[in-house]
Amino acid sequence: MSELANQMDNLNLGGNNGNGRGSNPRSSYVPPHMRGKRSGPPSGSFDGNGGDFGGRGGGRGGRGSSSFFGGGRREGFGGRREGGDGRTPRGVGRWVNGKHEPAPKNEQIELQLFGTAEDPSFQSSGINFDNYDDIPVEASGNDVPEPISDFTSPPLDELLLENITRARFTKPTPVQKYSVPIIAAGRDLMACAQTGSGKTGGFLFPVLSESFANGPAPVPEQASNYYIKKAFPTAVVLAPTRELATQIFDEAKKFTYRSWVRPCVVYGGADIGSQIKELNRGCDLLVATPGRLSDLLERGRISLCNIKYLVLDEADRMLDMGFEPQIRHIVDGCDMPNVDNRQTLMFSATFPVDIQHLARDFLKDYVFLSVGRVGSTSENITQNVLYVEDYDKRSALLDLLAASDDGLTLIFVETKRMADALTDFLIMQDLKATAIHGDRSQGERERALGAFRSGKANLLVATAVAARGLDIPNVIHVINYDLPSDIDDYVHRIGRTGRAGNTGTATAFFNRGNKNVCKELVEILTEAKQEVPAFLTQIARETSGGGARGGHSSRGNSTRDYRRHGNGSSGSSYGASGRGGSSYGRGGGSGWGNSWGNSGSSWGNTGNSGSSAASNSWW
Ligand SMILES: Nc1ncnc2c1ncn2[C@@H]1O[C@H](COP(=O)(O)OP(=O)(O)OP(=O)(O)O)[C@@H](O)[C@H]1O
Repeated sequence: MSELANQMDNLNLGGNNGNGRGSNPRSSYVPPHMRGKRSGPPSGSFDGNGGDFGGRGGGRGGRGSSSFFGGGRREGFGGRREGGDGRTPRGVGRWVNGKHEPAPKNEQIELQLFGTAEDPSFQSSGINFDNYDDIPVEASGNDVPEPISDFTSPPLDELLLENITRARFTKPTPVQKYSVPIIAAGRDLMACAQTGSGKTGGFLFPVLSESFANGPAPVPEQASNYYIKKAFPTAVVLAPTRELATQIFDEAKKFTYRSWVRPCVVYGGADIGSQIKELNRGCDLLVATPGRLSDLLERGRISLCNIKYLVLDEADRMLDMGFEPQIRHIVDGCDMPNVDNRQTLMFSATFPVDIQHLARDFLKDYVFLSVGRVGSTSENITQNVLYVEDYDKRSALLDLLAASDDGLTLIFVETKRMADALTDFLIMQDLKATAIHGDRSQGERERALGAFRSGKANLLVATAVAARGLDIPNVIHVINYDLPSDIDDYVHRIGRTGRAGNTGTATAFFNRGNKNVCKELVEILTEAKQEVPAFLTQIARETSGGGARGGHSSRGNSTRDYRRHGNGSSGSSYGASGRGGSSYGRGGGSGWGNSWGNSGSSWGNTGNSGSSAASNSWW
């Protein structure tokens, strides 16, 4: 990065370049990577609208239902037990006479699911993985169970442990250390942990471990009388985007290997008929986007009456204005067991206080877990903020790309139109770019992501649709070409790099049009021990009360379990018994210091005050 920093220092990207507007990048600007090269048209191998690279789902992005998940294989369930041809499908175990019968090992499937240690398309933990041990963890609530320190059996199921080893995970991340015993103890959980720190395993491991040990819930009597086949999952994971749902499903396939648990995924924009076919072959763990799940519930293809575990991944996003009505319909308006008869688990890297407040409706006596300061960014990510006027952004981007190391770069813009326009521009510059946003078809989105994962296109221009949860190995640089208007979105976006202990770089183009996030950006940079440019401090000083989350101008409001630090009305007796409210990790009880600000002082608005992600339409 120092080389990059030097090169950036030599650029004149600021607003102090005279009128600057006279420069037309297309006609006069020669990007550094083209200087000294022949000029001419782009290679022509990409389409002008984001390109279609390679086959569907390159690398780990490969999708679709794998053949080894065909057929049902349990006893006692009306009509769909042993595989249709009488044989148990490869890699799929059974639950027989109250016992788990894992399937025989299969090398081919193992290679497909777990790859090899040398394969770069499988994320491996990085040099800073051990630093996670130093991150302070706070768990608050009644009688919080002790964390585990290693992956062992017990408490984890033996088969799950084997799959964890196959995935080359040698020790749990902090969120996993805590979530395993908390969920095993039957508790609800709201877990906040930094991006890329293993939250998916944080819910999959305990849910699967318990499921492997306890077997399926019996399907209700009337199920076999239904005119149509219905799936009766025991766990449902809700995620905000198709890509994230698919990714969670891929992870679930790894960790359910050889077990009786059959994962399925349903999301909008894809053929519902083939999803129904998959559901009919058995579905124990369902990963879904809310819209498609509602549709399938209405069609009577899924019953939630057997749900033991409800997981909301990116929970703050799932409960903001865009998704809350759908989530309420799924949770309260269908046949899901009520809050006392299921476990509800929420995970995210950010958890604004107003959304925490809203989340109470879905939880009972929950443990609030925060790993690192909630909403903070990982110190594995080097963050740079450059002052760039809008009209200079294209030139600045090309210079930045020319100075970047090899690897994948994710470029965030605010609108779908901008995503297409910028991708087109990059392709015209002979760069290998593609785009992902909500106006592209499902096939185009999958192909774009596949091309990016495989490196066929090393630049992905994205709207916020790619901001959350996506885990793509070798993303070395995230560029906020347009800064988001909500600082939490910034946290999620830059979290696409620097994952699992790897390092990464994030660069943001800032100008006075972004002054609403200035103060919070300064806080984020300071917390993560990053350099704060003087212009940012100056503008933050000029800007008063510039928070994006209506009324909450300081991140101090959205950083901790509001039950302990706010004056909300739930008022449970936390800390009264057991270890409620203890602090763990570095510095023991003092790990959090006194820097929490005026937590939760202004309640009342349980709605979504100012979230910019109010609907999906701008994705
Ligand atoms: N215990 C572990 N050891 C090594 N690698 C791990 C471990 N747990 C998870 N990982 C890897 O870390 C990466 C990030 O994990 P994951 O996607 O679950 O993060 P996350 O916290 O959900 O991130 P985000 O907030 O962006 O959704 C993944 O590639 C995953 O395979």
